[in-house]
Amino acid sequence: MVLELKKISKNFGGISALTDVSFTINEGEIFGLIGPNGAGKTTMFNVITNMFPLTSGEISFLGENISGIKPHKITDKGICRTYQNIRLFSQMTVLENVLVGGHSRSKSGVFSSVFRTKFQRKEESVMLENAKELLELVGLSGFEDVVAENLAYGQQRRLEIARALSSSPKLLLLDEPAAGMNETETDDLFTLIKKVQKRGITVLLIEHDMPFVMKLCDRITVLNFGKKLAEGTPDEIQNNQEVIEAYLGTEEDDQIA
Ligand SMILES: Nc1ncnc2c1ncn2[C@@H]1O[C@H](COP(=O)(O)OP(=O)(O)OP(=O)(O)O)[C@@H](O)[C@H]1O
Repeated sequence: MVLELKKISKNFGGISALTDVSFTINEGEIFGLIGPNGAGKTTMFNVITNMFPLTSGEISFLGENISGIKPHKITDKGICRTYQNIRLFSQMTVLENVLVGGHSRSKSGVFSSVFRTKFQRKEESVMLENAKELLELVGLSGFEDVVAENLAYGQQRRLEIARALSSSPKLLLLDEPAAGMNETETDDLFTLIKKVQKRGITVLLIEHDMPFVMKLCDRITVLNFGKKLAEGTPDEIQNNQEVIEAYLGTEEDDQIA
């Protein structure tokens, strides 16, 4: 088991964004978190990464209770995420964006940084190789020196994934990775996420594009008004009456069946 969420609740003042939500994610799964707008999906990402403290509950990652530990320590342990809105360093090059992500894994201390020891030079060259390999994985080889803001939208989204992967996560959280993508970009994203899974990285994603979610995910949890409504395989979810009802009357691209 990679991630275990036990009775997670999160209140914002009087608003219960999450109430007693429990689910587990197995190693190597692509796991979908879906639900109508305001259901609590992004809040779940924010509590997993401890950007917001839990109100109650417990989060275990690879058997260790990580509830309450600092966000950067959670990254060090192997959980990385992307955001609903693109958060790249828009003025930096593609390669620099990936290298910045990898630096959180750097072991060089102040001494070796100042004197550029052999160890640090070796570490830099490994990071450079790693960054280039990740750019190849996401289909951005040859774009290393392009300034990030000059990339097409779908490429920027894939660069974000490369950056998240640069700190070698065991669990990757993707917040609406297909948002705003055209059909070709969505197809490329599907292939990329499958490749990430093949590398042994577990994926938890929030997504509104239902055909995409149903094709991609091994299992899915549905949230509605901060509570877990259902959990199962894409087939089970698409045929669940409560889920169908929760989605009726939402935006067209959000329709489940
Ligand atoms: N920082 C915050 N302060 C106060 N309320 C918040 C905060 N973040 C989220 N909420 C509230 O928590 C509830 C769940 O929001 P959340 O963004 O997690 O939903 P979501 O499922 O990700 O929605 P969407 O699909 O629209 O992104 C909403 O009622 C929202 O207004």
